[in-house]
Amino acid sequence: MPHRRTTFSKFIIEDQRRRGGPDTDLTALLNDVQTACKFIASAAARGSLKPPAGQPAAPVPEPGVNVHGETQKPLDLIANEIMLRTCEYGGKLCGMASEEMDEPYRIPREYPRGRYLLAFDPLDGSSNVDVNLTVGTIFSILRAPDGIEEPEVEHFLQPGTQQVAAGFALYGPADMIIVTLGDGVHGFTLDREIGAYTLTNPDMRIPDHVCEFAINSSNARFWEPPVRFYVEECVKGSSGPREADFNMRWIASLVAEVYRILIRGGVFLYPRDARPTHKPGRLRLLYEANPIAMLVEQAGGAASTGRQRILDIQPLALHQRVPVILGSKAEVERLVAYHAAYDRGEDLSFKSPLFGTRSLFLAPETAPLG
Ligand SMILES: O=P(O)(O)OC[C@H]1O[C@](O)(COP(=O)(O)O)[C@@H](O)[C@@H]1O
Ligand SMILES: [Mg+2]
Ligand SMILES: [Mg+2]
Repeated sequence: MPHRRTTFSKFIIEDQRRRGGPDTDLTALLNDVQTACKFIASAAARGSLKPPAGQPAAPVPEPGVNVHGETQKPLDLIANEIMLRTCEYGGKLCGMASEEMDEPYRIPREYPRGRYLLAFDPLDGSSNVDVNLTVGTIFSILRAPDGIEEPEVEHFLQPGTQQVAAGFALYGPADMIIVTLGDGVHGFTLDREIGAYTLTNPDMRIPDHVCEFAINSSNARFWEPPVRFYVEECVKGSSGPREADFNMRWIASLVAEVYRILIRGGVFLYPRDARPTHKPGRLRLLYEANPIAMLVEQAGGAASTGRQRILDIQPLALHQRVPVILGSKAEVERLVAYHAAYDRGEDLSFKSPLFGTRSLFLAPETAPLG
């Protein structure tokens, strides 16, 4: 019965009603975000926007280098533009912040101001655009401090625990939105025939059973010892201390990795490493780590830097980077315990069968990072 299907809009209202009544501003804002995601899904479906041989290129924004020093792709800029244009006029926002903009975006004077702030990564995993793999959009909604007229950087510097809602869209074989308003995680799939996201994955829970880990192992030589040790354990499989075989995955698209973890369990790591550029981590706190951490925790998982719960971090800068370890709770806790042991300088090889036959922590080649 198609008309009995629950649309994103209906779900958002009912979800809030269960908890004391809908906030019409938040509902309208989330509806604008889902509209933007449909536009981006449509743009992403055109691939890397390269024209067929012999045909002129469609006009696209001129890519440059963003505040992180990364080369922007046309679709990064198109997705950014779509988010701005779709969410700026509804009167629910006080300002926006994006991976692709150095400073907070001010709502044009002709539009009314609202009481929310929106931080987003318009296109996550954008290195995958050229090779036609899953990419997405990540968003985080915060309350604007009372009485502010224009958004300043400091207004966005709120710990992830303050998020009102968070989610991501996936542009892949199926286009989806995964969202939390602080009471569970729910997945919606875009039905192109009716042009609506409909509820397909209510109450998503990260399975405890873990047989997959995701990390960019080309960085292995830069990892800290606890991460190196964890991965070594996994790779040893059923003949190692874990007594189980693991698969390794790396899509280079956070949204796709997190969706897999929501469905199948496992752990994702983009840890701190020895490179000066990666010591604070690779992923950005406000519009990548925080919204994803909120989703993961709401789905029964955990998200940590290895040393601190991500949602507890007090942000210091708009584009701050953090180490990210997230997924099935027991696995994240194991990694946190390894970091703690390493920081205490402990040689756990004698205390725990998990630590194998030699001390990784005290080996000369694994001295603490400076
Ligand atoms: O290039 P690497 O080291 O594989 O990093 C991949 C990671 O970088 C990201 O692509 C960063 O996101 P952006 O594409 O938004 O910059 C994540 O999605 C992904 O987890
Ligand atoms: Mg990203
Ligand atoms: Mg991006």
